Amino acid sequence: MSAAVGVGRFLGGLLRRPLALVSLLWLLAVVFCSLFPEMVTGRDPLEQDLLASLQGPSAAHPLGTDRLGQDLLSRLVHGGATTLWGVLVATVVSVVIGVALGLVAGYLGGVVDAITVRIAELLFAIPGVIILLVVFAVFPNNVTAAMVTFGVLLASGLIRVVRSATMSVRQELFVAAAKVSGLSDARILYRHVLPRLTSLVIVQAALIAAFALVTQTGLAFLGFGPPPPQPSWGGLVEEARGVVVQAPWALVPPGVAIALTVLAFSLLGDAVRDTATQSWSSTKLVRRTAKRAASSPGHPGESTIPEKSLLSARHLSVAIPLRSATGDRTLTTVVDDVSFDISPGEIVGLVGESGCGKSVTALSVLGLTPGGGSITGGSCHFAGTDLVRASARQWGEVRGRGIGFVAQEPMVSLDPTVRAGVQLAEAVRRHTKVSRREARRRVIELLSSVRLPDPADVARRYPHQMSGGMAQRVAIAFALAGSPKLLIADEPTTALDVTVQAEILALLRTLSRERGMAVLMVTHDWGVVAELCDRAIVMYAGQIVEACTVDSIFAQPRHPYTLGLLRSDPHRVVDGERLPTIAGTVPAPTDWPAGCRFADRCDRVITECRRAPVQLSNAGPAHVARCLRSDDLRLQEVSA
Ligand SMILES: Nc1ncnc2c1ncn2[C@@H]1O[C@H](COP(=O)(O)OP(=O)(O)OP(=O)(O)O)[C@@H](O)[C@H]1O
Repeated sequence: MSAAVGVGRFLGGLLRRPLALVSLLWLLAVVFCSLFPEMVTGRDPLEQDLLASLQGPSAAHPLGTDRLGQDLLSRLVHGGATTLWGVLVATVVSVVIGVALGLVAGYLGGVVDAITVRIAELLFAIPGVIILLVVFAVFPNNVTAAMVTFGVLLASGLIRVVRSATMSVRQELFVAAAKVSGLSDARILYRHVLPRLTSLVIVQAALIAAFALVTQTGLAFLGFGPPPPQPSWGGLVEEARGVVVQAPWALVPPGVAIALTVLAFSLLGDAVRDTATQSWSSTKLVRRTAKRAASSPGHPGESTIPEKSLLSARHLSVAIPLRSATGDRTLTTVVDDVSFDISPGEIVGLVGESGCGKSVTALSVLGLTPGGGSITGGSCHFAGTDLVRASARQWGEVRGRGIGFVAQEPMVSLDPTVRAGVQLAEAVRRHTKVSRREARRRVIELLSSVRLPDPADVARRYPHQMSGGMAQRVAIAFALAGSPKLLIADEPTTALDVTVQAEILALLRTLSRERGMAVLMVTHDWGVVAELCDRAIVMYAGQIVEACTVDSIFAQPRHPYTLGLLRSDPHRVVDGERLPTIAGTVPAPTDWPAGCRFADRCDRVITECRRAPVQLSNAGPAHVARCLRSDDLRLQEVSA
């Protein structure tokens, strides 16, 4: 029903454009006349009357006659069928190949993408007209064979356009959310990616149709069409060319029909594009760079997985191709030797400034390493499954049912074109294989569980019809659809106002308690850590620099970076006092120093710190820190 409403609204917008309306009417008229020529004229297109040769328009022959006295109107409308058939064949072949290959290449990337791009380049490089002449030599006058070939050749442009658009849609958070919720790639492509490309494909199809019409009539003009005296628009132009001196009028009917039809295709394509752009921008979608969630530190050097651990990362390293100073893309480590555990029901906060590697760690745990990166070392086990080596089937089990994901920006983690209820029902059915009716009941239950007062009303809404807090609750409900044991939340409250933030935090705490669900909370807000978490992990420049219970981190931080972060916490600001800040910025992964990565910003730095990498060491019970001088901080007051 949502799709029908969306299509209805789109068509309404399209038909309000006069040029689109006229173009559509013209094309419908052409199709109608071609399908039912007898309803336009009762004359046989092959009936000759040599006494009425080369006549102008008259009551008997509204568009005049040709050299053999055949009725031009009748030949025009009968010829339309052959011409439009050729256009249809070329367009359908082109769209099917272009959309299928473009979607798969853009979505899967890697080798599939590389091969598809080469195929598209090859098709583009082949000289179309020569190939068509070869086809006509092999299949004389076979318009269908020629236009199938032409459609294949034309697909190269569409492959590239669809591929680029798919790549961009693939980056959207709702696709990541759908993946994490356990939907298969095929389902995501069909349900969430393809609908976003519909208007683009229609525009391209209209252009392909216009091009195919010009080519097809051109070939018929050259004699590569239906054999005379069978009518076709190109053939009619050729016949008129032979008598242009005696009867110039004969050129007008087929010429005008071809010109207006090509124009109508182009104008309609433009109108579809404009209408789509307008309705898209009216939803006020905000595209933001994906942000994500992640991990907690374990004990240094520990390589066995504690029995009670739900998620256990060991020496996890992640690399992304990044541009170096020379401008080349080099696979660069952005998360370096990260180890941590999360127990069932535990809430762990992952803290650090922007660019420290929190989101990359989290997304990598989910098998969604961003930026074309990959896990380059270590392991990550979730409830006994090795996620680094997991098969597609194992991922299907883990995502959604094992681990749920809530992104920072609720509006972009939900598909803007699908009603909340439909998205949720889809996720429920993916996990529980219940009937549609039962799924609808579960949707209402889920929406109630995230404390939405009128679940039925929310289920009917599109994301842009919701407030930020409401959308985030729906996104949480979406993540809960498979009753996950672990919820990874990437700064889920940052985009919300303070009151709503507090409500969402309270909700997450309640859900964790009610369901015994562990939560990995990526945040840079110490308030969130204090409010929600049992344990905190601090990351800096791709490494864990400190990890301990929340009580310890606030009472006795043992890394200068943690201390600096705590002192610069805006919650601690006292009226009239300047908030301390940590001088400098986080070094980029391409500039990590060999020794302590925090050394350049640290006010306790000693020569030793810069000599060699600093290891994590025990700093107390269940407390680790990566600092040579962590003992000096033992008695350091945060407020000092
Ligand atoms: N899609 C991407 N393409 C290229 N590099 C990326 C991509 N995503 C992250 N990175 C790089 O990886 C490093 C870690 O980024 P990450 O997003 O994990 O940091 P973060 O601590 O989560 O910061 P934020 O809080 O801003 O999300 C950064 O240096 C960043 O430039």
